[in-house]
Amino acid sequence: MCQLLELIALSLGLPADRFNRYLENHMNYARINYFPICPTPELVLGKGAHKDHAILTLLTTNEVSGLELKRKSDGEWLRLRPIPDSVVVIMAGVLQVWSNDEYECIVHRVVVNSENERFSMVTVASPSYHVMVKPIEELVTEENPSKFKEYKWGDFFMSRRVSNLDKTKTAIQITDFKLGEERKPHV
Ligand SMILES: O=C(O)CCC(=O)C(=O)O
Ligand SMILES: [Fe+2]
Repeated sequence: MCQLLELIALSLGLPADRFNRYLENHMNYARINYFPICPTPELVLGKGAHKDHAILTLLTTNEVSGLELKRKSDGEWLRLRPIPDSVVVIMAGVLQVWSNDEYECIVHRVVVNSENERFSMVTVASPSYHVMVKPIEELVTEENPSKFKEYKWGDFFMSRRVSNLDKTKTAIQITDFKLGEERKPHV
């Protein structure tokens, strides 16, 4: 996780350790999702459309497909083919804000199927609780002004914890901190 963050910092033209200051006593957590076999997969979703909100999500599965990514240009859902022994890396909301929209977190969902059960293990890196999340100063210029208001990660996290993912229309999301934009319904 730390090495990935170093590479991402370098890709933005920042020193490799630029994000370290936001990670003191920070929290990584893991979650295991179980998607049972479903006799009517066309009627249900394993996990509805959403964006991840922390820094990075690392995802491994039992190599049963199901993860779909929403292509921004036309809104089409694209199914990710599982690659054995690989890890899927999802850039999440905090990275979108830190990079001032250079990176964008992708809308994704999980579909189920009638043949195979599916497991996924998700490891999430979050900033330290007290961190105020805002675009990295070096990436903000007169030509590229800050696109987000700052927010405290801990408050954001707690607010999402108490909302149910199935009711994300009301849950807080990073676009709520986008400057010059009205609050839009989720995704
Ligand atoms: O199971 C998957 O492939 C993705 C799960 C997911 O998006 C999540 O837990 O946030
Ligand atoms: Fe996700």
